Amino acid sequence: MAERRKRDLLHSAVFAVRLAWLADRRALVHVIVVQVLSAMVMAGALVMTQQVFGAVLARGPAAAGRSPVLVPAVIAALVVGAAVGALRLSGTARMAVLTVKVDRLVAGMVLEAAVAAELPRFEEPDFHDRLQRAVFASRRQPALAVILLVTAFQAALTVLAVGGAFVLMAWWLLPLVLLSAVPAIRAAGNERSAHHDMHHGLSENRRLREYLERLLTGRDEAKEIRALDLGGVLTGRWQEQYAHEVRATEALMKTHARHRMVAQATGGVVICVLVGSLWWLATSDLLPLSTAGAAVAGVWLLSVRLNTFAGMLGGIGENLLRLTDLETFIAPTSATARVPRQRRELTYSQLPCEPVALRAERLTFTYPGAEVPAVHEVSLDLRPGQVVALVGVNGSGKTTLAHLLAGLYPPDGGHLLCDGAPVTDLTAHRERTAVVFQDFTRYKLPALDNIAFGRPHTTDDLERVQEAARQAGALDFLKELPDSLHTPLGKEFTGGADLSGGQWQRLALARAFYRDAPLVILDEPTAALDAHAEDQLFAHLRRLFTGRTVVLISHRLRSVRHADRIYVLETGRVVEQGSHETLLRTGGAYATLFRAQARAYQNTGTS
Ligand SMILES: Nc1ncnc2c1ncn2[C@@H]1O[C@H](COP(=O)(O)OP(=O)(O)OP(=O)(O)O)[C@@H](O)[C@H]1O
Repeated sequence: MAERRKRDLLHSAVFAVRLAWLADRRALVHVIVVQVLSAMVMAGALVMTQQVFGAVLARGPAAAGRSPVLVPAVIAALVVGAAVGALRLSGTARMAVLTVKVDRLVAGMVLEAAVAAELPRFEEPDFHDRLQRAVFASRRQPALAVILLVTAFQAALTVLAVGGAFVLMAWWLLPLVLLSAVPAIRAAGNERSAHHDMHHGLSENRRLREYLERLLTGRDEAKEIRALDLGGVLTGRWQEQYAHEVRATEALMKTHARHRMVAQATGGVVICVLVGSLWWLATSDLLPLSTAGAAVAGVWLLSVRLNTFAGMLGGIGENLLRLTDLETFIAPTSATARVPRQRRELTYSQLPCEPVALRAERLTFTYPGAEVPAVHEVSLDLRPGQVVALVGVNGSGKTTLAHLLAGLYPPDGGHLLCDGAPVTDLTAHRERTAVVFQDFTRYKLPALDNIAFGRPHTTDDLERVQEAARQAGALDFLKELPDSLHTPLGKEFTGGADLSGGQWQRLALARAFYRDAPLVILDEPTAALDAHAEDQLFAHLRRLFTGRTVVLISHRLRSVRHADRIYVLETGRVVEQGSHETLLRTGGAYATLFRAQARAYQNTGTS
């Protein structure tokens, strides 16, 4: 385990350097050169100090002030000091830019990996834990890793440089100073592992806390939270989650503080013994005074650096282990992330436009973690240009089936055939599909984007956007907005406006029209529309989607009666199918549901 962690650490260190290299190789080289030069100067200065002291003291205290080497040595020290200062400043500036670039690179990689994940992954808590850890690790962690590694590199160079100088003065000092840092380094190692384990254990807890934060601060949730007076309850839960993290951190910190104190005391004793020995050697004439003076300065310099290094080591280790979380998450896309993806700009004439024939053969799908399939051996047939309806009670599997037909989930069993050919490439299948989801997304972006996102890789076409808005019955109200179609649809943004539920639904429909795909899937597309608008849409459905194959899901059976074929689902299986008339004549589940709804309408009309 410890061996594997060490390998992971090394691997992550290489990964961090690779990230910095990818983000800005010139800045990285600059920073490294600055560190190397600074260390070389430091070693040179130490040796020079010893030489100058030696030369000055050799002439005796009276002649020391008139020594011919003193003045040039002081001038040389000043010049070198100024040069190192300037170098350090330029290094710090490059480092600041480098860290921002590393942040951007890594955050982009995490977003790419999240977007590339297939939909079923979002059903897995473990995926969300990994995503949360990767997002957490992407925020300043890689940049911090670069900073820490550079500082560690600097410390290592100092050790080398001062160590080299010790070889010239009194070589035996080096192992002893290094020994003084061993307890602190060991304590840091334990700290690192404990921190990383705590961090992993808190993943789900943090996700819940972040979710509660979104609930408490989101505009969309604000009304219901106030109406139900839920604020206090949710804040209380948020406090509970945080208290859990605080308790875990407190316990860990207590242990760390104990270990660190012991380590520092042990290291301090070794340094005291060293300085005492140097004093004794110098006063006993066993070591020249100049060497002893320079050695004390070197011991002090080295022990300060080593202690800083050891103190940082826990941080570096923990930080690098977080990079492991990051790397595992982005691994599949990291190779492609380096090269920005080619944006495929299509024109409308390049889009697939012929209506497709779609056939499902014994499709089966079980949600991850579920015990029974949500869709069980469902077969259906959609001829080109037909309108097919899926009906059934809540939870009967309509939406899941629609997702399978749209290529959003790969089936666990059975086949999907498009124009007779098995659908193997789900991405390509999604390209020829337009879906209006039951819980469609309200993009708090300009109205124009809300529609043009229907076909994001085509060149924006205002005329087509307006045409799609017109088909969905959205153009009139969009033109009334303060900045027409350019108005941001979120009151959180300057100049933003909001829409009614039905108007948002029309925008979702406009997106589907704009997508202009040969297969259209509409999952409750009129749930938020008024009765008149709903009738209008269904009455004109065929005309609006001329030349498209349409799958329609609706609970309002009055709206689906004109479909070419109706499939009735129950607990994930097709239990009836046929036209409206056939199904009524059969007198099964559909007929029962339809008559119940019709009676409800009549009763409402007469009551
Ligand atoms: N993400 C999910 N993870 C696990 N089970 C799910 C998930 N989504 C739906 N289910 C389950 O799958 C079954 C079918 O759900 P589905 O949403 O497909 O039904 P539906 O017919 O569209 O329902 P409704 O009419 O309420 O929209 C239900 O038992 C439901 O609880």
